[in-house]
Amino acid sequence: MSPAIEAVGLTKVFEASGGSAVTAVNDITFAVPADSTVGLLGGNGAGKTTTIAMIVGLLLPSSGTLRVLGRDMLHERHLALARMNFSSPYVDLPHRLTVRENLTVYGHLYGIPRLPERIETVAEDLHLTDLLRRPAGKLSAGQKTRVSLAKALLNDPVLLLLDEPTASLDPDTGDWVRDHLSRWRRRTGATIFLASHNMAEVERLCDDVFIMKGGRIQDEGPPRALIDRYGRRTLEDVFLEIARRPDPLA
Ligand SMILES: Nc1ncnc2c1ncn2[C@@H]1O[C@H](COP(=O)(O)OP(=O)(O)OP(=O)(O)O)[C@@H](O)[C@H]1O
Repeated sequence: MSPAIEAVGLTKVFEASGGSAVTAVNDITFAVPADSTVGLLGGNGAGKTTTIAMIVGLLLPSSGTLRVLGRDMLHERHLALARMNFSSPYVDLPHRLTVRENLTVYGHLYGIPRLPERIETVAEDLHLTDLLRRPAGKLSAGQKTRVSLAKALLNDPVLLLLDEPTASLDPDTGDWVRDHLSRWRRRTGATIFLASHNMAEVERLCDDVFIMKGGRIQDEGPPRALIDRYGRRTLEDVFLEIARRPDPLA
């Protein structure tokens, strides 16, 4: 089975006015196997969101190649996009539309058959039925996160990208969402690629992690193997060691 995501030499440079430039992602090469959950860790500004934005086609790489679900993202992006989806607390849903209207708009974009029934099912799965008639702008941060997840699951994606999937959720709801995602992934055989600052979440959900710093991948491996290799107790300890040591790649 070919990997769900293959990046070779992937780089993103943001050019700023006045000639200065920020290299947000610096020549990274990685593969995310199909039918797995892989985590992207890194401190603020490490390049996680930029990496995900390139994978979902929101940003064009400055250089390097990117294949997603076997498709070259420069030339065949539309073929991959139909089979993937994305959830992020940083992308706001139209405020005045109700939750149902929002899901309907996105459902039409994906050409989902029998859309009203599909919306009911996804809303039930994510315990959102009571919120369907509410304007999206009037929801709490945690409720918006669950609606964004519902939007991301509408088309039953083969590849699901998540940026901070449980950032604004209370511990109980966060735990429930992690469980839901785990069960969904096992049932469908989909691939999840997620960026998170929640180390316990990553340890629990991910088969493999990439740790980024300064736009580069500093280390990678299954959480348990990383913890053992660094002689630490938790993934958080590993993360802190990498975050605080001088950057060997700089
Ligand atoms: N549109 C942009 N223009 C210029 N610089 C940008 C832009 N977007 C991101 N950057 C810069 O690129 C670098 C990586 O940012 P990115 O948002 O990918 O980091 P991140 O790992 O997701 O961080 P966080 O955990 O804080 O969300 C940062 O230095 C950021 O300031």
